[in-house]
Amino acid sequence: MPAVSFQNVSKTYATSRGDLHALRSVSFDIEPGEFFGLLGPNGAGKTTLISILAGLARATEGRITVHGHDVQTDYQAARRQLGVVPQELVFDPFFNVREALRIQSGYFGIRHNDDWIDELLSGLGLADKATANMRQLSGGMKRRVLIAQALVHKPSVIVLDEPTAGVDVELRQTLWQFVSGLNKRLGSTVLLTTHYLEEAEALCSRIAMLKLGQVVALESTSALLARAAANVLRFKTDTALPADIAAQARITGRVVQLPALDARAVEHVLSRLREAGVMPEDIEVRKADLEDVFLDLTGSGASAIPAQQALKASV
Ligand SMILES: Nc1ncnc2c1ncn2[C@@H]1O[C@H](COP(=O)(O)OP(=O)(O)OP(=O)(O)O)[C@@H](O)[C@H]1O
Repeated sequence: MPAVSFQNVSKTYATSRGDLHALRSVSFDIEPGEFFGLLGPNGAGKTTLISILAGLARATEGRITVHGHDVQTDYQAARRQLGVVPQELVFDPFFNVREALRIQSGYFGIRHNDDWIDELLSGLGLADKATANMRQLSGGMKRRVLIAQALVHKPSVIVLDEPTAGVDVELRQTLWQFVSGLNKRLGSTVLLTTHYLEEAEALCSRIAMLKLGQVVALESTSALLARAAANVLRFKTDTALPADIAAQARITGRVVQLPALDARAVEHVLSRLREAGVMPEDIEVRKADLEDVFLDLTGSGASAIPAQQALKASV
């Protein structure tokens, strides 16, 4: 039985400008013990999908189950299996850290949870903050407490929605070490959404990519990476590119990036540039990464092309 099963999930918002289809028949399963990445550009529908999974919003159509429990009709059982780390900092200012975690355990009917609470506190770098009042904690420390709260009932499925957005490097490392440990040691299933594609590449064994509410890729991370051209040629220039080169390029300001299978492809591009009188600077060849695949599949790099350069390039 899958840990999480999304079955033809659609969500339509009625807006003043008509219906907005935030999710269109999204279907995929996450198997127990997987470290799964859900990626997509802004507005793709990731948060909507996770809100429905967590019981915070209702699907217009379709259903989601967690270890076989429907998140709508069997909410309590589904919720018991889920640990959802929210994006926003919401906390109760009246308690200290340990109290907050004990109260959260109580919500799930768990008593005598201090051994696990101690493990969470030390694993998340909060051991010396156990008696600190929530009000006194810095933003980064509050975020750690939120993560601990989400895990206090030892959920079998951990859901992390942009957990490292605006978070310092130290917390990112602590969080990944701890969550990877739970994934390996306890076999916890992890569903992660992130904008940091290098994190997804390093952590996730399988990835779904959403674009405008639809699944555009669902593959192992290694299969996704294999889709990319082996290498990327990167250089800077102020000169307009010939149209055939511009058509394949990802252009951000002065920086041009082009897929290049091998050394011959690199030579071909450089000779085309020479013929066209383009002077490339700071030339480098790097291995393609998940970001290249992501931009190819979601097309979210197109807006980065300055109008003037794109216009010149098409002449
Ligand atoms: N309550 C709402 N009412 C109307 N439209 C909404 C509502 N919530 C989300 N949307 C729209 O649904 C679409 C999907 O939004 P969602 O927040 O799920 O995307 P996302 O992939 O999480 O984006 P981001 O990476 O920016 O968080 C967007 O077009 C968004 O504007």
